Amino acid sequence: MSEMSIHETYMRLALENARSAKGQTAPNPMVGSVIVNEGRIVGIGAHLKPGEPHAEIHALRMAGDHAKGGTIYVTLEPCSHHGRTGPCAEAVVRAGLSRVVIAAPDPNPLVAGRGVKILRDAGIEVIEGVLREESERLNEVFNRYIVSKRPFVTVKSATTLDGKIATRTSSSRWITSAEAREDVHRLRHESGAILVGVQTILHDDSQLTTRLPNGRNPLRVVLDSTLRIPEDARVITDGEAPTWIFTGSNADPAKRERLEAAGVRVIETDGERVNLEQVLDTLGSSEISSLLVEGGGQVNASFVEQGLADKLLLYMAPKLVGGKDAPTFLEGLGVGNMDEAFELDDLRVEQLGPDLKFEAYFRKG
Ligand SMILES: Nc1c(/N=C/[C@@H](O)[C@H](O)[C@H](O)COP(=O)(O)O)[nH]c(=O)[nH]c1=O
Repeated sequence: MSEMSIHETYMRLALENARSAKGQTAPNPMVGSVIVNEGRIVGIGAHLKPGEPHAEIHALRMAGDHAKGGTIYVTLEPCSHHGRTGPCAEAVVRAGLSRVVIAAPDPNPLVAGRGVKILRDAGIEVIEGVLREESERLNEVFNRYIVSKRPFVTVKSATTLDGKIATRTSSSRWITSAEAREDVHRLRHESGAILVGVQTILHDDSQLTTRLPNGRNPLRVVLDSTLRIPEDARVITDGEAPTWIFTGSNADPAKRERLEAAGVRVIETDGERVNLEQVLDTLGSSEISSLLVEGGGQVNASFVEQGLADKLLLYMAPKLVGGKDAPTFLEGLGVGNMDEAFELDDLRVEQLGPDLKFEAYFRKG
């Protein structure tokens, strides 16, 4: 077995540990670490929650004296700054490791490379870039958020094979299978916030909660420029999760007061329509690093046409409903020429029961 493939074997284990905490480290990245000494794993760790120890610290605690002279694998460059916990690079030096293998550099421009410098200045061998792609894809949310301070936006829709989200009479239950819908609930569990337009609330009285054992409910966000939302909507009355409503300058002040009295946070953005950039800035400043848009066709189109969508998740059922009046998952004005189409990269397809799950990234710029 080559030296590099041994490093990849242990880095894969570190990545599995990082991934195990998906959904609970936000707004921090997911990080995993493995310490190996004389061919034996002596310590394993994962970052589990913001403010708690980083992955390397958990692994070092488990390894104790066995760390000395060993190799530590970590999926993200050890931190060099005094965040909510002490710098990991210094802890690695103190523990007497002789080699550090890193998957991805820290995407935070303020600290990129500093951790590596501390290690190399202490005479420790540093190998970088082992399974870098996998580590950066795992932390696509953090990598975007730490630079833009806005949440990573995933537009999710469930459609028939002819792209409809409901029939012409608005019937939509169910398009996709229980397996696909469960996959969506795992996505909700991992998301900081979930966003719909008021039209979806009017049509489905959506709960927008995560129905999974030990499921975590994301913050619920509704775009409602004139506060049309029914005051008995479940997102207002069920107390299952906080609900924020973003509205426009024409919203009825009396209704706004009643909604706020019901525990809903109402945020007015500039202009009659809801300003999506201000929505993202507000969420980002509240440390929401990932936003799941389950829009409805109009809301999805707003995010896509304004270039604010990062990722598309499309669940397609092997069904056809037809009908020129049946709503699609991307309404709005649409582009005029095919060469203006919104291009997607890195398309991945997988089968979930009878349905197909498409995952792709919006090309920016
Ligand atoms: N109709 C379907 C969906 N429908 C998605 C939205 O239209 C629903 O309002 C929203 O998921 C309801 O939220 P809830 O009350 O929390 O379940 N989404 C899916 O994945 N498959 C479908 O077949």
